[in-house]
Amino acid sequence: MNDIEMKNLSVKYGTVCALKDINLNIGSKEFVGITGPNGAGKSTLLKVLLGIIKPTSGSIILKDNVSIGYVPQFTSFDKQFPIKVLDVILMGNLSSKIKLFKKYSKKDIDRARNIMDKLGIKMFEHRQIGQLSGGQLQKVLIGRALMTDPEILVLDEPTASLDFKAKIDIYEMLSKIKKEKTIIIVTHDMEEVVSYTDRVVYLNKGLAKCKEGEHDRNII
Ligand SMILES: Nc1ncnc2c1ncn2[C@@H]1O[C@H](COP(=O)(O)OP(=O)(O)OP(=O)(O)O)[C@@H](O)[C@H]1O
Repeated sequence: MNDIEMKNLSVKYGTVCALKDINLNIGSKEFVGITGPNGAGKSTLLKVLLGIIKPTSGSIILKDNVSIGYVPQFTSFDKQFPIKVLDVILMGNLSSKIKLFKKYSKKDIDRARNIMDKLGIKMFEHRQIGQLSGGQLQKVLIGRALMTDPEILVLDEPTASLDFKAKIDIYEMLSKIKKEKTIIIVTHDMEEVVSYTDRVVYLNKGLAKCKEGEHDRNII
């Protein structure tokens, strides 16, 4: 079975039809880019995937026992928060029953270090996140999402506001991760998404209405 199967999936916010009749299957270890203009429904699609909102109609089925790691936009992360890189990565381990003042286990710390090593950010282990560049912080957030070893990695515009070199660095990193995981990336980087992913899903907007009297509709 595919990792994700969406069938005739629609989402409405009141009278706004954000997604209409989306049919999309994503296979295991596929690297899929989701792109489209502002307001096309990309964030809505991510929210459905993450289980934050339910489809108004249609269905989304995830393969049994697959888990999803989510990487938010680094620009939405408070860089002034006084926390070190290693601690941010450890925070991704939701399976740990963290009690107040309880230390992380050696196993967790080893795993975090191993991830940092793989992502090329081990040298920043003790650095405060406020002292990282945007690209470095993005890698830390990817590391945090990998802590639970999810089958699927979902990234929301991971390269927004990064320069060309940092952007390519992230795509090269994702190409390596793709050997082990399914990756879904929402992005406006048309050129890179075509070069690096297996498939690009283009969400369009405003071509028709869900129903007479309603607003936008997306095509895929
Ligand atoms: N909570 C909400 N209530 C009402 N309408 C919403 C809500 N969230 C999103 N929308 C509308 O749904 C449509 C799709 O929005 P969405 O944020 O999914 O698009 P997007 O492709 O992610 O846009 P962007 O590229 O600007 O982030 C838009 O018309 C938006 O105004």
